[in-house]
Amino acid sequence: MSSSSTSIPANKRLDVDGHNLPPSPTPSSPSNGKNKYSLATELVYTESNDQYNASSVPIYQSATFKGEGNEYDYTRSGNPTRTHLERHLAKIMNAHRALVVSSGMACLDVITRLLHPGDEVVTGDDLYGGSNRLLKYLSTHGGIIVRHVDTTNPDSVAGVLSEKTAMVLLESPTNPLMKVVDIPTLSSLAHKANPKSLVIVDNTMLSPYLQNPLDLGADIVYESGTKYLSGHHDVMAGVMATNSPELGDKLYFPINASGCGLSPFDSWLLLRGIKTLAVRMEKQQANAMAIARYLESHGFKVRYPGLKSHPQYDLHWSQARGAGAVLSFETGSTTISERIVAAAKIFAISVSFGCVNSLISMPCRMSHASIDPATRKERALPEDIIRLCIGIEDVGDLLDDLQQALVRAGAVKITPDGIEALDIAEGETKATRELTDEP
Ligand SMILES: Cc1ncc(COP(=O)(O)O)c(C=O)c1O
Ligand SMILES: N[C@@H](CCSC[C@H](N)C(=O)O)C(=O)O
Repeated sequence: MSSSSTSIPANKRLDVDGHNLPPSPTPSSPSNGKNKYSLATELVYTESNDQYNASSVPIYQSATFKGEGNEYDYTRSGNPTRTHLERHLAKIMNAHRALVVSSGMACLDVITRLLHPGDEVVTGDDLYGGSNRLLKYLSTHGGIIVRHVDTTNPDSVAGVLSEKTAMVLLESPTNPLMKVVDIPTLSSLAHKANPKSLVIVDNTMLSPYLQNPLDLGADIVYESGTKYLSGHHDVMAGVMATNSPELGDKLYFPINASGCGLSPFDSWLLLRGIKTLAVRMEKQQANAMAIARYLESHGFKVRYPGLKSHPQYDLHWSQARGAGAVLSFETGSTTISERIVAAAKIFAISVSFGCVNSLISMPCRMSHASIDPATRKERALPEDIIRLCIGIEDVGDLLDDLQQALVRAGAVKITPDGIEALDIAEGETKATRELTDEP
């Protein structure tokens, strides 16, 4: 394989319509000095020292390894297939070390074991329901103080940072409101308030293909490998990475001690998924952009960082290389939202995202149902919000499916001139309107 001489400069980026995007400070391939090729190429090739030159990394389906004092003795402590995956991830996440565990939540569990009673954690007012649940458990039972603030506002974050802040946990974009947070600014604020504090970024929404938080000031990045990295919803996995050898050892300890390391077979599945990450992500986000524009053009409030109307559009593109394939939108009525979700045919009603097929969900009933209704209200998480996770299908089919669902739900109507969004009159809610639910 030879390096291409005709490659586009790393910071020359075009959106799906070929328009220039602002230059990104992060090159298209993580710049750790180890990577020779662009990221799409690096994703495909892993370094192997297999004795038979196997093209696919073998699955070392063995709990034990014979001998004494060897590199591997017991799969809970280490396994060659898992090590292979971890080395590959360190390369693509621009990290000194990567570690893989049984789920994204297992990552946060391992990371929060670095905390001590009395420590403070600062995090967002919009974050994945499962992360909120674990943090709530730690604050109730583990003596940890958790402060939820609007992380899109650095002043709000600065207002709660102190020498007691041991961790700042960020999502960008957030799940499900797609808020974007300034990772470099918040990292430096956190480190200034307490040089020992750790900035943790949950990168699940973008994957290392689109964002490298370690390059932006984070101490640890993690993500649910169940999503884009694996890409087919056939494996649960979590990956975390750091550039600090000391932190790497501290994270390894609970993985070995508790036994949450990723199994050899799941490690192999993840390795296989990563090879197609670039093509999947490119197609998924191009589809997502078309769907976001379609919804916005019909008057819906769409949350997607690929749209110029996104409140942190410039910030997003200053730290990421793409907008990903998740978007959310509001209808003004939970009844209408329920009807849209039920009427969709290609979009499967399902939690999760990042896989090859498109999904539709109502976060307040599904992925974020573990956040109690009062807290959801306090944090301004709209009950009617619909989250779309876009796959690799034909975009025309996806748009047609969405349109028929919107029409059947009474959210839009077809006129001789095209599609017309039904406006909500002052004081009226769409729920009070007569619905056209004819199939
Ligand atoms: C943003 C985010 N982080 C973490 C997780 C947890 O990942 P997993 O389901 O693999 O435990 C999820 C979804 O589950 C998520 O959406
Ligand atoms: N029942 C699960 C819900 C998983 S949500 C998965 C994913 N992160 C998403 O945002 O859709 C739970 O309670 O954890």
